Amino acid sequence: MQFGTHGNLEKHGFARNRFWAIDDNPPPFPIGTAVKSFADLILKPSEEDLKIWSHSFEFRLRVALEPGGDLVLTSRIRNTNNDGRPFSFTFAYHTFFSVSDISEVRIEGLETLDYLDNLKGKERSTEQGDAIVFESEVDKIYLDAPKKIAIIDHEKKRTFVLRKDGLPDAVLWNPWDKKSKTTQDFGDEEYKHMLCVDPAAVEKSITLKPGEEWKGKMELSAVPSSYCSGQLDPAKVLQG
Ligand SMILES: O=P(O)(O)OC[C@H]1O[C@@H](O)[C@H](O)[C@@H](O)[C@@H]1O
Repeated sequence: MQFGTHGNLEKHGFARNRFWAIDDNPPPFPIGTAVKSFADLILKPSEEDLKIWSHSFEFRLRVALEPGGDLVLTSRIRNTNNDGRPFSFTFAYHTFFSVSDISEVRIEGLETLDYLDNLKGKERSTEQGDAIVFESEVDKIYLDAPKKIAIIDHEKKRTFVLRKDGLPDAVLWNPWDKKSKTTQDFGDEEYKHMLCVDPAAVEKSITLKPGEEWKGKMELSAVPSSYCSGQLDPAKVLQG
């Protein structure tokens, strides 16, 4: 329950490194009637976790596949402290998109936004110019990003459409060549075929009082796109 180094815990917090359990009896969950395939997972703190982060919580994740193949991830985090203490956290869904070639990819939806640059000590700047393309390492947190972001893979003629809810920010990350070489579990050349666009809540942490629950959702579809430079109307991708 922490994005990157935006908090006092280990990088990206501990929830991603724990074994989650199947949640056989989750509290009622509003669900689209089309969704028939899903799994409910739950994470509660262990004694060891409580030594690192002294709060009691229930973190539920529903992983759902829609009939058309869309993936829907819904997280619910509840403060179960019984001593009246609130807690705060930051959050991100750390996606890894497979792309043909990073130099053939552009992102639409983040242009002109303010961002924090992790490569410049979280300095705040404003994105300039047209859609975002990649020519070097990037590690930025776009603030108050729209609910819909398109990742257009020119060569594969495929567009990933990412929809987010309850998650105001969006992280963009590609380590490029030098950082790939020093990153564990990451091949030297793998940066050419991947990109992270993470729905996130980073700038403003989320605070829950005991008994309160937060919900954050991301939906992902892959759609064919016949994008050729200048032919795609960004409005269609972003509003369709
Ligand atoms: O290698 P990790 O710990 O999964 O993190 C990878 C990257 O994740 C990104 O989300 C962060 O913005 C980067 O700063 C970080 O390097």
